[in-house]
Amino acid sequence: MAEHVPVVEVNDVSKRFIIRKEKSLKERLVNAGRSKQFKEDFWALKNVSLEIGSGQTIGLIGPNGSGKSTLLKTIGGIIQPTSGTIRRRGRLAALLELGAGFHQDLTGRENVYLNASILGLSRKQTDLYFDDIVEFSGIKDFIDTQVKFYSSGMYVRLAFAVAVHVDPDLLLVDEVLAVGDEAFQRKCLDKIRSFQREGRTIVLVTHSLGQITEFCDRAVLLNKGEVLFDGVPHEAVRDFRDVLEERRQDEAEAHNATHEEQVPVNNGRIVSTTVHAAGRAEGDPVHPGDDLIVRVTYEHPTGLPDWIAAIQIDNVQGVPVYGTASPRMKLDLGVLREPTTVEFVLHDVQFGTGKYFINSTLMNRERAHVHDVPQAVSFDVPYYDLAVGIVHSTPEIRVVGA
Ligand SMILES: Nc1ncnc2c1ncn2[C@@H]1O[C@H](COP(=O)(O)OP(=O)(O)OP(=O)(O)O)[C@@H](O)[C@H]1O
Repeated sequence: MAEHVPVVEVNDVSKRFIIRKEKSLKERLVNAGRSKQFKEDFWALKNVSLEIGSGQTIGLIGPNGSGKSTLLKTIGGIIQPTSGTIRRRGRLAALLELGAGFHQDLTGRENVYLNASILGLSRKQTDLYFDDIVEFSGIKDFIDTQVKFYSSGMYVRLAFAVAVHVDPDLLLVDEVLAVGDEAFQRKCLDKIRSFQREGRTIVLVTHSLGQITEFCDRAVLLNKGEVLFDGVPHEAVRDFRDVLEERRQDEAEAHNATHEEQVPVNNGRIVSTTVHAAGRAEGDPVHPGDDLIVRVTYEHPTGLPDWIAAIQIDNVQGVPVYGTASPRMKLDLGVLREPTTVEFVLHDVQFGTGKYFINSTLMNRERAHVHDVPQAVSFDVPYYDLAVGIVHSTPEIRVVGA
């Protein structure tokens, strides 16, 4: 396999969109008679340069609106860059926007032929692949139905089936795969694996960081239209988490700024939440096997009887991975008045690589939330090679017979 023949060359590409915004009533009155809208330039890509070698699988990651789909579409030739150049070699198959490439009034069968011909296949070649395409899509019963009656999952099934059967050198896949059900997603990822073995080049946009570390041999992190990192996937994922964390802090600050005065003064509150591993400082990484100590301080101006202290740990995608509360540990906290600190000690924690957030909650005896601090504090579990997932365990492995 020739590793270093560039299949795609992106040279200093920038893309400007013109955004039209409705003017406020005041602006419309001041500029009476002129257009109701004003225009603003928006740079979705800024001076992006990339070279993608033959046989590589590249993941594009970044926050919402960072330019991933725009970059994929420029590589696919669907949109033209405002400046810079794109060079591409070989046959391209692209799964970009849902429905792109399909004609609503045509049936699935007609669309397969139309799509394949757009991708460069003759009718005879398509005849050869047709049964495999339908088989792969799993929507045989609907192949003679107009695609406007398809569900989004059916759409993607057929589109992906066509894309992978037209013998592409370069496959571009936007997040559309997420629309398919789990079984189909697995099938697509298996297909992507076999494409990798065949030395085809794949560019993938996904929000699944697991897919990035599992499938890609390189990842490009975009932020505000710029390449922030280009290299080893797990390092890109780590930097991406930092970007998300910065955003989260900015949003939390903005939220606090607008909501501060709305917190009822007569209520109890969570004064602070901290986290650290036993024997390590706050902010140090937490390793599998550590004891995790979460300390939360609460207070109530007038006295809250039989109160409940609760914490929940979420992963970076916001999925809860652990939660507990004082009654579970048979702790009767009495009346809350003076600042009181509760320590949750989670022994021998086994979290997988990544960032985790602790949500802190103060409840009354009826379990009504008195004060919630979402994402009060976070901790990081370092990268472990060849280990993915939320739970990190110290596994045993042995040969049980040859
Ligand atoms: N046709 C368009 N006209 C105007 N603005 C656009 C257009 N297409 C994209 N944008 C803007 O460009 C920016 C980048 O969009 P893009 O879809 O590439 O982001 P993304 O990283 O794929 O985001 P997401 O993770 O949400 O899918 C966004 O702010 C988007 O609003």
